[in-house]
Amino acid sequence: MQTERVEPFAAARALMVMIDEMIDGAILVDKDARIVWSNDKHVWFSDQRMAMLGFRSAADAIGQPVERLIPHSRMREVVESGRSLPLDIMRYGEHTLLVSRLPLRDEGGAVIGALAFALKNSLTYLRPIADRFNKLQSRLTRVEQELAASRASQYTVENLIGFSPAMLQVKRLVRRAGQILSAVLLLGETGTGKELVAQSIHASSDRAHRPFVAVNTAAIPENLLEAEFFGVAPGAYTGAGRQARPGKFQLAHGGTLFLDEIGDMPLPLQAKLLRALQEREVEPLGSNQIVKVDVRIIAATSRPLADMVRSGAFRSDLYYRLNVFPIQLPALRERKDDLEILATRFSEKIALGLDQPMREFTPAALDALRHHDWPGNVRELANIVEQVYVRTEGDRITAEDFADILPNAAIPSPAAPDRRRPLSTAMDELERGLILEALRETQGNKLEAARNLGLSRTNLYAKLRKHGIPAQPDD
Ligand SMILES: Nc1ncnc2c1ncn2[C@@H]1O[C@H](COP(=O)(O)OP(=O)(O)OP(=O)(O)O)[C@@H](O)[C@H]1O
Repeated sequence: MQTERVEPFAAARALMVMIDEMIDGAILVDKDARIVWSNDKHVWFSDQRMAMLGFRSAADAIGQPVERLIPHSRMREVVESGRSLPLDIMRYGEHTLLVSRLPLRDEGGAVIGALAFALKNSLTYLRPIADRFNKLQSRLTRVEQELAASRASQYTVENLIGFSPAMLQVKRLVRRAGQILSAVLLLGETGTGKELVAQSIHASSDRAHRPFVAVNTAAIPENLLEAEFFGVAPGAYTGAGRQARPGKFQLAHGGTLFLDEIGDMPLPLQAKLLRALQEREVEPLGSNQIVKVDVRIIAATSRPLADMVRSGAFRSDLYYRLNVFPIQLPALRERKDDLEILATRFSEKIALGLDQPMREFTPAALDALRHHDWPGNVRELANIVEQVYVRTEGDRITAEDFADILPNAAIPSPAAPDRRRPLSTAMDELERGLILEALRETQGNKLEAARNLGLSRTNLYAKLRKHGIPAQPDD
């Protein structure tokens, strides 16, 4: 039996034996990718694997499917396609091998098997290639690790600044949410720290070392949302590319998916999201294959979601699915006790970033901050402190420093500064104030705010960035 199968390979085998001296590994397979011959150096079969299979020498491997000995072998690919793989670098255990694979054909041109040679990087002339490969391989590993780390969340509950009763309650709920796997719904005005809280929940959960992936529904054009969430199959549409593109669900597999501005999600996509959450599977665009996903969901909105359910703008079934563990984040004006510590921490951080000495706040400056309404909440405060550093000088931050920056804050009158300022500054202040007002009126709904201000959504986002209103990565 065995002789019959081996017979057509007599010439090839004789050749292999001859060049055996020159090479480190050689193997011959038949058209079913079964081993016909192998030299005894077995660089690609580890001794461990041989022992596991009960083989004492390469001769014992004859007749075995090649993958039994070399799990990653590509010989089957060669016999099935009839195409050679003349130059391939592979890793087998601790060895890096340069492998050449060629199909063997009979006189009629039919593939009858394949042979492969392996050169170990002990050969000096191969060292440059192998070294380069090893370098690229380790760079790839490092980039992969960095990518995983960048997807991990950056903040923990310790980064949540504030000791007001409302903030202490939020911290308690964050710790509790970290111990369970249920969906969490974060409610609160813009800039109250919803993303920070989402990251803290992830960081205190047992998924902390898995990815934290955030997706901002409001910042993605409607026609791209589905692809962004569920991914795209190769060639799904013109220009989709030949490679599959994973969606945020796949990227967050094993970790947490943060769905920001969930209230801005169009109704048809709400239905698809609900299905993904219920079935724990997604169907990439243009594919008919289902991908299983394991993600923990944290959703957030600055819109009155319960009212939207009543008016039919948000699906009630999705709302109940997301609203398992709601956390309401207090507006900054409702926790003014925290203003001082927040402002001081931002001052420290900004000074460090600008490489300047840290400036403390005078009591009057703190008073001015307390008089402001903070429609942009903590984000607005951080931005205001930064503006003071950039626009004013002095050892301490005084109430007057806010004159041009916080137009509505009550600046004590005796110290009222010279209000003359360039038109461009006054216009900027006016624009900023109008945007913040529109955001408050629409409870943070940027689409609606843009409409009320007569701006396109993209234009509003550009202005938000300019004024430092929402400074999220997705924006
Ligand atoms: N309690 C807090 N302690 C420290 N920093 C905070 C706190 N709350 C918010 N911040 C900071 O304020 C900024 C805005 O926070 P975040 O992006 O989490 O708000 P958000 O509620 O998600 O806003 P939006 O609704 O506009 O998306 C961030 O820089 C964040 O680090």
